[in-house]
Amino acid sequence: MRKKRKAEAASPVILNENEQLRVCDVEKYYGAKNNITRAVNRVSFSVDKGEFLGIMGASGSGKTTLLNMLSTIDRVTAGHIYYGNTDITELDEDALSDFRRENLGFVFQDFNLLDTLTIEENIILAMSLHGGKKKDVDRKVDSILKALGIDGIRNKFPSQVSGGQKQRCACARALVNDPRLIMADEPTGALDSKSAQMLMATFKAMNEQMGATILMVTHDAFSASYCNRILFLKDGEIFNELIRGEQSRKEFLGEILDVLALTGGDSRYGQ
Ligand SMILES: Nc1ncnc2c1ncn2[C@@H]1O[C@H](COP(=O)(O)OP(=O)(O)OP(=O)(O)O)[C@@H](O)[C@H]1O
Repeated sequence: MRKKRKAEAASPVILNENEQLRVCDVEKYYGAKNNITRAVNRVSFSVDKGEFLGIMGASGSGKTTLLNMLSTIDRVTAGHIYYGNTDITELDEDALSDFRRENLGFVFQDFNLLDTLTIEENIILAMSLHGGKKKDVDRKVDSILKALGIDGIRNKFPSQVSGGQKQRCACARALVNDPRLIMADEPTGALDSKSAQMLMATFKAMNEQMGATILMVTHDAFSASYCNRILFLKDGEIFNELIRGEQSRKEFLGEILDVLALTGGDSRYGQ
């Protein structure tokens, strides 16, 4: 029995053509001996290329811990995370930071924009970290600003625009380097409902028209209803999965609210 386990562990994992990411039996424990918190407990799932996946769950269910491991910010206690044929749990710190820069884009609740730079400069900064000719950078930034509807505010500073516009700038910044995966952690958390709606329309366009694969952690049922699929975490484990399929967004929202009612998740914004 022990021999068989070893052989399984050693066999190379090859993702199928449509898979962007595979999470295998990932665990994260905090604390020691008598005081262990199992923040994430044997979680496995895949994300396909072009998917818009939501992760929901009550406070403390392990969403941020999971996202931090997927985004290479935190290490797993056990398990493996494959992007293509790269197992990121095996990379050292330098390789991890290269991987993060080359493959991932981030959108956080609090925008993370630099206040002393204009909207356009904030986006250019993210690109210049990767190098590239000025002409190509300008063309790319121009097309993304237009696609996300923030072309008209390109010369303003973050303090001069709304929260929703700031967040669309953060989306542009996440998109400019054509990441394999965009990770969003409560992207609508600081927005009013109208801005949240506009931001989710932006995510939808990024996903459907620009082909971005998106993984979004959210408390908010309304935001989650824009996803193709949702994983629900409870006590660090996946306890339910919803697939939107052919349902309308409103029908999907109804299903999400039903699951949240079972888990005690936050459905304040589920309008
Ligand atoms: N650094 C840490 N040290 C010890 N325990 C931690 C640490 N970070 C998180 N935890 C615990 O792990 C569990 C999962 O936390 P996590 O922040 O991932 O949940 P969450 O679903 O993102 O919650 P929220 O929605 O409130 O942000 C919780 O019980 C939390 O207290």
